[in-house]
Amino acid sequence: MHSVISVKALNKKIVTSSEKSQQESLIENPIVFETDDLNLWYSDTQALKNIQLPIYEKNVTAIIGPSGCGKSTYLKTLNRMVELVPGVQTSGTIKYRGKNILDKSFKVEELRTQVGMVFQKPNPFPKSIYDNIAYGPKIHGIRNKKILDEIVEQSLRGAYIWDEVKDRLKQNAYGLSGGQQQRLCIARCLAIEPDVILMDEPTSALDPKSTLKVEELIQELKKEYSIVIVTHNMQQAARISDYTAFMLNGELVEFTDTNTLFSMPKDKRTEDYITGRFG
Ligand SMILES: Nc1ncnc2c1ncn2[C@@H]1O[C@H](COP(=O)(O)OP(=O)(O)OP(=O)(O)O)[C@@H](O)[C@H]1O
Repeated sequence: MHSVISVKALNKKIVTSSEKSQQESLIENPIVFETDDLNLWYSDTQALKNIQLPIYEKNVTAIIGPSGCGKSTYLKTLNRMVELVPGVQTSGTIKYRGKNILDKSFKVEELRTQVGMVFQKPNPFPKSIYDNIAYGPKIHGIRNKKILDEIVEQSLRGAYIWDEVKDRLKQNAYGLSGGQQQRLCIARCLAIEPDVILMDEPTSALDPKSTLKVEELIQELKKEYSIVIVTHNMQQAARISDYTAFMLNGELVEFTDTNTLFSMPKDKRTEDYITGRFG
């Protein structure tokens, strides 16, 4: 369900967000992902149509739009996870740091070490809190206990959950609350030192308090990482993102800085959506 919010309410949110940080981050950051003329089909269903979209470094880019418009599909093309679905076909290019990730020669393993993902429902492994974080680094060949200890602590600190779990690292991650599990999953993502973090509705399963914590965390993380977040929640997009892309029926209708998109949308369809006239 989309919340119906007035432009006035949205404007209020935007004005209260930090204009300073908006200005700082919106100036000429390098492009991390550049998507050009991207089309994607699930067998006969075309889910993405001629998508052209830059993702800027150390910014938060929100993808919004009604259910089924292709938000998650777009996100999953950025780490090529979408290929796990049988019958998927793509055309066009997605350049990551200048290299086309859709090229057959591009190593998907390399991409996955640079691009981490956080899902809608927290999905910790059925392991201890420690092992959840150490898992990725171990796969990448780190065996030294002292180094692993450091990575675990730094990652948990980075996701603002260290103080809550430092005395129970050997306990099963399933014993954490939903909000803690989601921050643990973010910490797990940080442990592989990614360049980009993709988030697919990361707060939709969380209560308001945990949502706030994750939103604050995202604001901190963007100092080090480039973040792309799919969200159904327009207030959230307005609060935490620097850029917003509005999608509809597989098309990118509008992409601009978040302030402009919510206060002066160019396209009538964007205006109708953000004012709650449809979706
Ligand atoms: N695995 C799949 N197989 C076939 N079609 C799919 C698959 N996943 C998504 N689709 C279709 O692709 C289109 C885009 O779906 P997608 O999940 O990307 O939308 P979304 O905007 O993320 O939706 P929601 O907000 O409901 O999560 C929809 O028509 C959907 O039915």
